[in-house]
Amino acid sequence: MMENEPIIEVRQVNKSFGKNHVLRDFSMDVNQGENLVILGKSGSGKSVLIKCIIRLIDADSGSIKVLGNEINGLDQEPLDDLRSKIGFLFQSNALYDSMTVRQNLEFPLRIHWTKEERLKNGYSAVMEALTDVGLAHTIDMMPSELSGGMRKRIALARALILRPKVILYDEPTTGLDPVTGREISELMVSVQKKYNATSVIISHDMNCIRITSNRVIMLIEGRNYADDTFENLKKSNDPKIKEFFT
Ligand SMILES: Nc1ncnc2c1ncn2[C@@H]1O[C@H](COP(=O)(O)OP(=O)(O)OP(=O)(O)O)[C@@H](O)[C@H]1O
Repeated sequence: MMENEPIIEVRQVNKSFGKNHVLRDFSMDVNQGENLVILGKSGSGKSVLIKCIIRLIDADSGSIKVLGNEINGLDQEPLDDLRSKIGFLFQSNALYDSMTVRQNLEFPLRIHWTKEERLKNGYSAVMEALTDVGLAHTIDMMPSELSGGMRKRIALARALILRPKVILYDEPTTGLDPVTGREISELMVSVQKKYNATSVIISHDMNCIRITSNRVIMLIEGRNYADDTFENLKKSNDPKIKEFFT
């Protein structure tokens, strides 16, 4: 990867489902160390975009480079290797209810580490990730014993365990009360600082966006409609932008 090259480079991406043309020549750059928020209405294609970035779905055309790799056409092995450098925090959390917190956090290690590595460093990796989210004491608990906000933090710890260079957040504060949402947003900022990670955050929670974003891209009608700081977008007179801030 070249120095100063964007961590994620999306160029002219199109994606349709039948007649539903979701992404239209969508382009964006995500730079090292920034928290970029993608803001758009429900159904505008934010999740589709994130899924294209990790190739959970294939774009119809265009180019997507992640950490210097063109992901379209990448074989399974290099794709798996690339995915191990990306942490995901999806809306559903998807903690395994029948596993303890520790087993949930060990799950990515089972896929990406050897048995020897796990035996040697697994416990300290789990403890450090749990400490990062302030929940070291829950290590032997079951997800059902935790509140929604705690489960979200455990899911974040699991996303952090492989020390990802990139973290993708899909509506990280949805379903949380405002105070807990704020705590999660602040945690996202401290994680960014500690690991110098690069994040892409899908959100329509204005508090979360204000707290976490270094930059906001507005996804409107499938395009990168506006790209600016939260404060500047808030001052915009463009009706399509304004409606998000009123
Ligand atoms: N696998 C799929 N098959 C068919 N259509 C899909 C598929 N995934 C997404 N879509 C369609 O693509 C459009 C964008 O969906 P997407 O989930 O990206 O929206 P979003 O911006 O993330 O919305 P929300 O904020 O509600 O999560 C929607 O019209 C959706 O119905």
